[in-house]
Amino acid sequence: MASVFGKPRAGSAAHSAPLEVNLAILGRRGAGKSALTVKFLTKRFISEYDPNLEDTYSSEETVDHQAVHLRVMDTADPDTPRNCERYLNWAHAFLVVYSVDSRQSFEGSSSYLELLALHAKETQRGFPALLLGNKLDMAQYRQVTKAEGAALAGRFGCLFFEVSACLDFEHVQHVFHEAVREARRELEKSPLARPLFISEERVLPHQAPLTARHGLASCTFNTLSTVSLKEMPTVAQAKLVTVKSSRAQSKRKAPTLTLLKGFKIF
Ligand SMILES: Nc1nc2c(ncn2[C@@H]2O[C@H](COP(=O)(O)OP(=O)(O)OP(=O)(O)O)[C@@H](O)[C@H]2O)c(=O)[nH]1
Repeated sequence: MASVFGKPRAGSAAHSAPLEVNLAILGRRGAGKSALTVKFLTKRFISEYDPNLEDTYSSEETVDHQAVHLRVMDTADPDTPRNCERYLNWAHAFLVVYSVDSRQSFEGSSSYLELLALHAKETQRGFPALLLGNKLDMAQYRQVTKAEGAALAGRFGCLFFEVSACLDFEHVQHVFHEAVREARRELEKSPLARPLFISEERVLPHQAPLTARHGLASCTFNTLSTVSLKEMPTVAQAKLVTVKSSRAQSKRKAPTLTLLKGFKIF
């Protein structure tokens, strides 16, 4: 591993800038993108929230002894990939989520992997993606076998995990950290490869929408060299609100619980 991403030398870690990694969570509605994101950020399973919320959260992580400033975009495409360049041009790596109890969501994840493969081809860059079969706790209602998930991941050359947002935190954390490792490997290959900008949605006259060319419903696609760029908005770090659970309220010195805005406690 190159020194820039390797284990920090003694005494250097405290002063070196953290690695910046942007991670986008993609998938059909209801696959569990938000639940996984919130599990990772808060160690909690949250069952309800506004499905139209799309937010980017940031978290300071340590991965393989290296400080990482991780930004997680919990996307909210209505049904199919839409206005994709907001994440295609932003993320260093992608988590593509389906639910093991939904064949429809599995088919949706395939569309996202195709989209990423096309984007990689068009930009001639690698875009690490991890395929996640979520809701493993619902395995008795499986509509997608583990072998099918592994086969789809194999077809696109990505890592594959089955997880559950309501089971152990460590497994969910491991998956997010694997995504960081994949992004780091890609950044090592070409440190300047990822743009720091988000593009505005715009279909260029000389470039047909990706969807029109490849059958994806409504995702327009531009490469960095052709879009009008605007600086990436500051990542919202003030998404945390403090609430008190009934358990916390019942104890005299109970700690308050910090939850993400827009989410209700399970
Ligand atoms: N049993 C179980 N339910 C889950 C799990 N993950 C999410 N859910 C539930 O599945 C539903 C959808 O989860 P969300 O996290 O809202 O899914 P999403 O992909 O973010 O959906 P959109 O925001 O609509 O795109 C919610 O009712 C969650 O409580 C899981 O691992 N196990």
